[in-house]
Amino acid sequence: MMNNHAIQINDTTLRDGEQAAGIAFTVEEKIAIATLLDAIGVQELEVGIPAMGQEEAESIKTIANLGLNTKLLGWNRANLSDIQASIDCGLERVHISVPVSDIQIDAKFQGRKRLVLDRLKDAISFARDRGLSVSVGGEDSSRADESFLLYVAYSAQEWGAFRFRFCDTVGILDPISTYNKVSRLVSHLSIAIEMHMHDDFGLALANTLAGVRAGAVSVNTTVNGIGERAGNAPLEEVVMGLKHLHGIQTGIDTKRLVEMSQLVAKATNYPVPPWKAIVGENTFAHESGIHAHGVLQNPVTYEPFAPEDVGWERRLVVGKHSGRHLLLSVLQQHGINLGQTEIQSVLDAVRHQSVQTKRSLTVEELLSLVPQK
Ligand SMILES: CC(=O)SCCNC(=O)CCNC(=O)[C@H](O)C(C)(C)COP(=O)(O)OP(=O)(O)OC[C@H]1O[C@@H](n2cnc3c(N)ncnc32)[C@H](O)[C@@H]1OP(=O)(O)O
Ligand SMILES: O=C(O)CCC(=O)C(=O)O
Repeated sequence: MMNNHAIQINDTTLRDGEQAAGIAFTVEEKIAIATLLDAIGVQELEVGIPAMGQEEAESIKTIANLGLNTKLLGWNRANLSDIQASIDCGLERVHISVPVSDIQIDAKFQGRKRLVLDRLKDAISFARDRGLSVSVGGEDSSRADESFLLYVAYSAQEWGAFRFRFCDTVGILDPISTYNKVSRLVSHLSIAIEMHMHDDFGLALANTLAGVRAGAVSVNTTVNGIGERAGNAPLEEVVMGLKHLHGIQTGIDTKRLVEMSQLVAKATNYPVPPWKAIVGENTFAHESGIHAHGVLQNPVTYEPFAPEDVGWERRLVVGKHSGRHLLLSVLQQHGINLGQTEIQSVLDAVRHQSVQTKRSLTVEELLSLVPQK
């Protein structure tokens, strides 16, 4: 266990989350998502990209006028016009992103690193002169030359940024490489480091936690992990991972995480897979005989934490892999007591029906398999 220290969540469901191919929120959905994120205690929201145009800017303005407790941040390129668009939305915090890897700088700035730095300096100074708080992001930090990355981050600090975002833009790090790279930044900088991890190899959560271990104090998340390509570190996984694996409280009301997930799933039109960590509907469902037997004795046997902790309920499901103890328990709840031979024949019938229907059975279906006396 680590010592408790404050980790703040900067949720980017409304920015990187919405960048997922095929996702587009209405302004009403954005308001509902921002309002619930605020209500559950998320400390900061990246609400969008004001430079996208009038309609997007109007929706950001609307969120800025809601009077939420959470801090709001607009995402910007290192362009003065992008930052002016953020100011026009009423935002007091801006995030300014610059590419830092050779791959990205070649594609966007024709390899001119000096130009990247000049544009960043001008953008920070434009924003600071107008009283804005500035966070800086190193796009593709994970593939950047480490000395150049440190130089950019250090320069951002010197020019007045309050935070540097370490981005694993294409999700190619593992926890050990993340730890090493983030430790280096933390040891050389006095400003906060923020993690922004993508899930291309399924390691966004692991890498986020590794970054926190290395000293990062702010974390980007998206609800259900939505976002570019394979998505981002999921809010629900980061919050519960910090809480249960590292003993770090985030101040977020975990009991509303399932509600949060369901709101975003509806707005995206993409259902959450049943086996999705923390918020999938199977996360507290037990069908297998050995598991159900254990859970009936003590839920801790097969649950890492109580379902109520995230707003779920435990479900005992009768299906192909069930055993006698589970069936006896369900039947007893309906006033039916069977002997060993009878329960075995019901179990055989359950297995057969489950294979035929390719699903678990409802309680009514189970009851219909009980021999009439
Ligand atoms: C890793 C990330 O997720 S970064 C965030 C990515 N998010 C998005 O792209 C979603 C929203 N984007 C948009 O709506 C549009 O791309 C806009 C409004 C930002 C820009 O639109 P357009 O003017 O049509 O440009 P387009 O998207 O085709 O190209 C991007 C331009 O930004 C430049 N650019 C890219 N990153 C940066 C940066 N960090 N700082 C400055 N300029 C940048 C590119 O070089 C290119 O410049 P060019 O037009 O001079 O060639
Ligand atoms: O904020 C930045 O600098 C870029 C963020 C991002 O979306 C990414 O790198 O994947």
